[in-house]
Amino acid sequence: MKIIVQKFGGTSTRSIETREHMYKNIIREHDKGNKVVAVVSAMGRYDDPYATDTLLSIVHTNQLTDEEIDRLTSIGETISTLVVKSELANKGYIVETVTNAELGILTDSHHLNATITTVEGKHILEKLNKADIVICPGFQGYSQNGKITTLGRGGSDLSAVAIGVAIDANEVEIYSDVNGIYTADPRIVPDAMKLNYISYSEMLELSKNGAKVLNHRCVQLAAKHGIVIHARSSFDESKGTYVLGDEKIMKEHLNQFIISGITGSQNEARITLVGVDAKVNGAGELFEKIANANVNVNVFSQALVGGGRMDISLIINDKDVPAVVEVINDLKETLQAKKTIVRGNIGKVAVIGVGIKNNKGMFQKVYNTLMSHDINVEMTSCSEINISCYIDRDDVKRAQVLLHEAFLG
Ligand SMILES: Nc1ncnc2c1ncn2[C@@H]1O[C@H](COP(=O)(O)OP(=O)(O)O)[C@@H](O)[C@H]1O
Ligand SMILES: N[C@@H](CC(=O)OP(=O)(O)O)C(=O)O
Repeated sequence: MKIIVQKFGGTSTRSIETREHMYKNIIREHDKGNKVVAVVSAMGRYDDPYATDTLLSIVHTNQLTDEEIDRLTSIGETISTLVVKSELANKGYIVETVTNAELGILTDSHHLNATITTVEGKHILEKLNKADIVICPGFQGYSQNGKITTLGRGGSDLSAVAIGVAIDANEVEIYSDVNGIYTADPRIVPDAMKLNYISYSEMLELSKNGAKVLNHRCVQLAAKHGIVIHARSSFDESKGTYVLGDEKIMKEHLNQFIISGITGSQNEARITLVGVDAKVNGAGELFEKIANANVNVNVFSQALVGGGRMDISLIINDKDVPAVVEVINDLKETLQAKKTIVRGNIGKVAVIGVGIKNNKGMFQKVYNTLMSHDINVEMTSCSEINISCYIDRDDVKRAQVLLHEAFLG
C-alpha cells in the first residue's frame, strides 16, 4: 500500500462536472489499494461563488486586517473540503476531513503570505488509519499566535508538498486543467509542447518568472526534500510532467529540447536615474533605503557616462514604484541626478533552460528575435539558465510566441 498526496486546484474543484473527473483520479488510486490524501483549493476562479477572489470581492479589503482577510479566504478551502467529502462519501467511500488546526502546518505570522516553520503529520496519519481517503484544505496554516494564516496565492501546491514531506508520502501529484508543464503557457502559445521531465532548477526559474502552473515555494520545498512532483491533468489519465533532481535529468539525458520553457510577466516597472554624481556612494545609500522599505530590486545596472556622472537603472515590481520614488526624493541632495525616468508599463519575457549555458549565441538569438519584430529591449538579465528581457508590457504575449517559434518552432 502506498500513500499518495493528490492536490486539486480551483480548476478541478470548480463544478460538479470537474469534480467527477477529480474523483476518478482519487478512486483509481483507492482501487489499487493505496491511501489517498487529497489537498483541495477553493472552488473555481473569480465569480464562482466560493472562489478566493470572489470571497475577496464581497468585502472592503481595506477595512479588514490581514489576519481577518486570511480568516475569510481560508473558508474557501474549508467549503471545498466539505463538499468533496460529502460527494465522495455519497459514492460509498470512507472519507475523513482535516481541520485547519489538524493540518499541522505551523507558520510565522506573516499574514497573506506566511512561511511554513514546521509540519506535523500526526493527525493526518491517524485519520488515514480510519479512512481510505483524507481530504485536507490547502492554502492555509496556523501561526504560533493561534491564528489562521494563508500561504500566498497558489499556496495549495505548497500545502500538498509540505504534507507529502510530513507523512512521508510515496507520491505527490498536482492536478490542474493542463496535463503537465509545457514549453510555454498553452493559453498564450498554442504550439507549446509538453515536457515529460523538468529539473527543479528550471522549474524554479519558470515559476519565479511568471509560470503559475506550479507555485514557486512548492518547487523550492520539493527540491529541498527531493520530492518528485507529478504535474498532471484532472481531465485525462495520461502521464504529465515529472519535476525532479537536476542530476537525474543530466545523468539520464531526460532533457527533450534545447530550452525548457518561455514565460512572461506583466507587472514590472523601470526607474532610471540619469547623470548621478559618481563621486559619492549614492547607489549604496539608495539600495540600503530601498531594502529598508521592503522592496526587492529585480535587476540593477550602473554605467559611467563621463564627466564624473553615471546612470542607474532599476527594475522593480510596479506596486513598489511609490515607495522607491519616495526614497529617491529623500536622497535628492546626495544623488544629484539630472533626471529621473519612471517607466511603469514594463513586462518581462524569459527564456529558460540548461541549454543556455551549453550553446553559443543564445542571448543574441533572443535579442535579435525581439528587435527584428520591433520589440525594444529596455534591460536584460542573464544567468546560466535564464535570459530575461524587459520590454513594453503590451508586447509580452507576442514576444513569448515569437521566441517559442525561434527556439522550438
Ligand atoms: N509552462 C506552462 N505549462 C503549463 N501550464 C501553464 C504554463 N504556464 C502557465 N500555465 C497555466 O497554468 C494553468 C494551470 O494552473 P492553475 O490555473 O494554477 O491551476 P489550478 O487552479 O488547478 O491550481 C494552465 O491553465 C495554464 O494556462
Ligand atoms: N485558492 C487559493 C489557493 C490555491 O492554491 O488555489 P489554486 O490551486 O486554484 O491555484 C488561490 O486562489 O490562490
